[in-house]
Amino acid sequence: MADLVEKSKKLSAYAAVDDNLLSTHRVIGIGSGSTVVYVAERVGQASNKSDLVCVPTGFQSRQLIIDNGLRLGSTEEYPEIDIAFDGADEIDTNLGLIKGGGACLFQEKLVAACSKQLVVVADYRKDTGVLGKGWRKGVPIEVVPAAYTKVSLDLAKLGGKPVVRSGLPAKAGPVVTDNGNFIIDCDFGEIPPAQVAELNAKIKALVGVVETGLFVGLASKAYIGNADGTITKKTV
Ligand SMILES: O=C(CO)[C@H](O)[C@H](O)COP(=O)(O)O
Repeated sequence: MADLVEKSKKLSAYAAVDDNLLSTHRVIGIGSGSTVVYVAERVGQASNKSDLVCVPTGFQSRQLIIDNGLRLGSTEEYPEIDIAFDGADEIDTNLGLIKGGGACLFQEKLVAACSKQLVVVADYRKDTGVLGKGWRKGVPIEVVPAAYTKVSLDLAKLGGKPVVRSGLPAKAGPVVTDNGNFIIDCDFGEIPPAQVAELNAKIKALVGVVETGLFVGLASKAYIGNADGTITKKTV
């Protein structure tokens, strides 16, 4: 099973890069997570890799870029990115996403918002069609530390079940993001695709929220690696 999942991740990542990385592209966004490891590997094998600048979505992503001999850039230098590749925790029928399982959602959304296109890479477990159906840990929400109790109350009023993400067993106390903030995972049950944008807007409006892990209208393509070795390609 674990081997099958790993093969599916590699399959989706390699196919996504092979189909979408064009010789005209210069600035590439590289996301976070275990599937993106294969994206960075494949981009690192490109014949024109020395022409490329790669913009990371966090510490892990930065290391992937360096380890694959690629040139690092930042959104500060490159606010216009040709194409970004990133993983997802769950994908719905509109290519709405839950992201932030790795606590990198703010920089992931920043890079996605800077990119002309966002291509999602994922194994078959993520493609459930409805957010909150397979990913039962809740929507990751990055909050300013001083605001976590206030935002937790606000989220409960919106019908969610908020839990501050713990750093245990590696760290006592909350997970601290690459931006020095906390993550609240908030379970809203299944979120129908047509209601994701509205819920995202309500959470985003709460004072203390930096960003939500609901990605709406950002992904244009998804490559799903299937257990039988095939790839499902989705576009919106
Ligand atoms: O959003 C993310 C990190 O914040 C990741 O992209 C998401 O968790 C998917 O990771 P993986 O490819 O390991 O399943």
